[in-house]
Amino acid sequence: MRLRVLAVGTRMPDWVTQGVDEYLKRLPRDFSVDIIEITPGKRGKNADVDRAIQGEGDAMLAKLRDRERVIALDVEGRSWSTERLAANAEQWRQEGHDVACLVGGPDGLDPRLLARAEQRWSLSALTLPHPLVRILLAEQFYRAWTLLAGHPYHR
Ligand SMILES: C[S@@+](CC[C@H](N)C(=O)[O-])C[C@H]1O[C@@H](n2cnc3c(N)ncnc32)[C@H](O)[C@@H]1O
Repeated sequence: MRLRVLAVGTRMPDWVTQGVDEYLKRLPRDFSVDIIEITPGKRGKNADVDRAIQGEGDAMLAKLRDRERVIALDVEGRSWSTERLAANAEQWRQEGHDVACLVGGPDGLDPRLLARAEQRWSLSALTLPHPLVRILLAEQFYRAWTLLAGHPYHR
């Protein structure tokens, strides 16, 4: 199984990169998570936000692989417990599925990607900044792995 996080945003501040790496470096090769950065569309005084979202959507669609399961990170999605995430990950692993989790930019995900996603996953009812979403995902994937591995980190 290959897990990928496709996330809008480049040149993250050090605290974000360090926070993400802190958890991802602990994962074994057969449960590794790759972060794929998507260049944000242009925003500004005269820039069209819809066009920016569409450009980000085009870039994400181009990166998706055939047969990859698509999970959209969406505040309005379903909330998963860590146990649910671990069970999902175990099922993906057993079925040999690769998985892409999609994180939108400042204006959210392109509706085409929300439509393409098999599931929408909410991390909380709070709207979170996208850099924090990366760190939370990294920690929760690590926590899910520790749960499956019977490691004391999850207790
Ligand atoms: C700053 S938020 C975008 C807010 C935007 N108004 C929207 O409607 O999506 C950036 C991205 O972070 C992710 N995100 C933010 N809060 C989330 C939450 N509570 N659960 C899951 N994903 C979240 C989503 O992928 C979102 O597209």
